[in-house]
Amino acid sequence: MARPVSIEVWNPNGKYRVVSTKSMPGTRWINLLVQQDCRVEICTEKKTILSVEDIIALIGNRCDGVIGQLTEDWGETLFSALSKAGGKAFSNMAVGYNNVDVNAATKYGVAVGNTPGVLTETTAELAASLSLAASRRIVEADGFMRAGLYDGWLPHLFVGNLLKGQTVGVIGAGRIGSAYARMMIEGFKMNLIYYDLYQATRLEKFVTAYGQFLKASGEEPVTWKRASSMDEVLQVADVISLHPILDKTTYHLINKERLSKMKKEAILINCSRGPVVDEEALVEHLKQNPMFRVGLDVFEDEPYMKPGLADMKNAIVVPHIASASKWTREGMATLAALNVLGKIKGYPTWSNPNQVDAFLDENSPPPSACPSIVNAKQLGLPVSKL
Ligand SMILES: NC(=O)C1=CN([C@@H]2O[C@H](COP(=O)(O)OP(=O)(O)OC[C@H]3O[C@@H](n4cnc5c(N)ncnc54)[C@H](O)[C@@H]3O)[C@@H](O)[C@H]2O)C=CC1
Ligand SMILES: O=C(O)C(=O)CO
Repeated sequence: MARPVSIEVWNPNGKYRVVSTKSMPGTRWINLLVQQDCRVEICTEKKTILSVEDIIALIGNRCDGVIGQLTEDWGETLFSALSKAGGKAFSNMAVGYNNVDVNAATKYGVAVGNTPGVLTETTAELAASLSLAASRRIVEADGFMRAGLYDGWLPHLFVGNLLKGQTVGVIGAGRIGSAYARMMIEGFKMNLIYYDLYQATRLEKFVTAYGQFLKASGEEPVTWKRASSMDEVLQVADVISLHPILDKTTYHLINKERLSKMKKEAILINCSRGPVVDEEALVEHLKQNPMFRVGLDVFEDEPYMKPGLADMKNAIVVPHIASASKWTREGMATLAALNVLGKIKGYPTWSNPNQVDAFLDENSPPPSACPSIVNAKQLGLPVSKL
């Protein structure tokens, strides 16, 4: 028998039982569920990452839907348990869902939600922060000050790279990659080269228009190029930021061979998923190329770092905080809860999961729809006409 897992309960007499595997920021998500007759159970276990067994215990014998986290392994075992308990809905509190076996969920008739859009700008801002911190060696310089080593201005002290006029390379120019590109282009007047399976038309139009604006103001215009291969981006760009989804096509996209194609003084940023980079090869590359710098929000074996990474002065490492702004995290919780609620209530799916603002407006009730269900088509769910 599974051991009991500690929980906190809201609206004990609610008709539908919804479980959240973690406490999530804000209260709007709880209020929305409670107002719609849900009993909400929030896991209060101290351990950070729940095991499959812990989650099975939380699901119990009757459960209508679960809100889960990107650290959890949502595969055959959990979807089978959820389906047996009568559950029809699961939502990750994340846009990425590489921790979810969507085919298994579909097999058991469970809808899988995610939370796009609300974290686009916040995540892009962290990628931009890491780009700046790496180019201007901010973390190294901060450590130097705190160690009491500063004894006066020197011409060579912590000299870094100027971004203006350099080339920013984006791999995966979707929502976050495009938002990051705009920040670096508009903020620092960098030129763009990008690689994606699809054309980023809106981004291209933005760079063209911004280039024309700069030219009309007597400044050097910015330029863009859609690369025909990823290697072209690696060879040309001074700062490269990774924003693809994680799947079998992007696993170890950056490996030893590809690292060797980058400029010796390039900067690599990863705010996507750790396994997109072969982290062992990266540590070796950082050792061999002291002027190469990296900014990492995600790690191959999270929460661990590969041996040697923590010792590298040319690496900046932060603990998967790219989406960690209050507005975004509360919004993610709201979207995840509304995905689960919408499926329980039999609502249709929202027609444009890239445009979810209507669900986030605190001053008006959310639309009667599921904001984003990734297997909606496979499950034959109707699309909202709102
Ligand atoms: N570090 C963090 O806290 C966060 C990480 N993420 C990660 O960022 C990812 C992207 O999020 P969004 O921009 O919202 O998704 P998105 O779906 O809008 O963008 C992903 C882009 O990657 C492209 N892509 C897919 N396979 C590719 C390949 N083999 N080569 C090049 N491009 C490829 C797609 O065509 C798409 O344009 C998420 O899946 C998630 O894993 C997202 C939010 C926060
Ligand atoms: O939404 C995601 O995919 C995350 O990584 C959360 O920050």
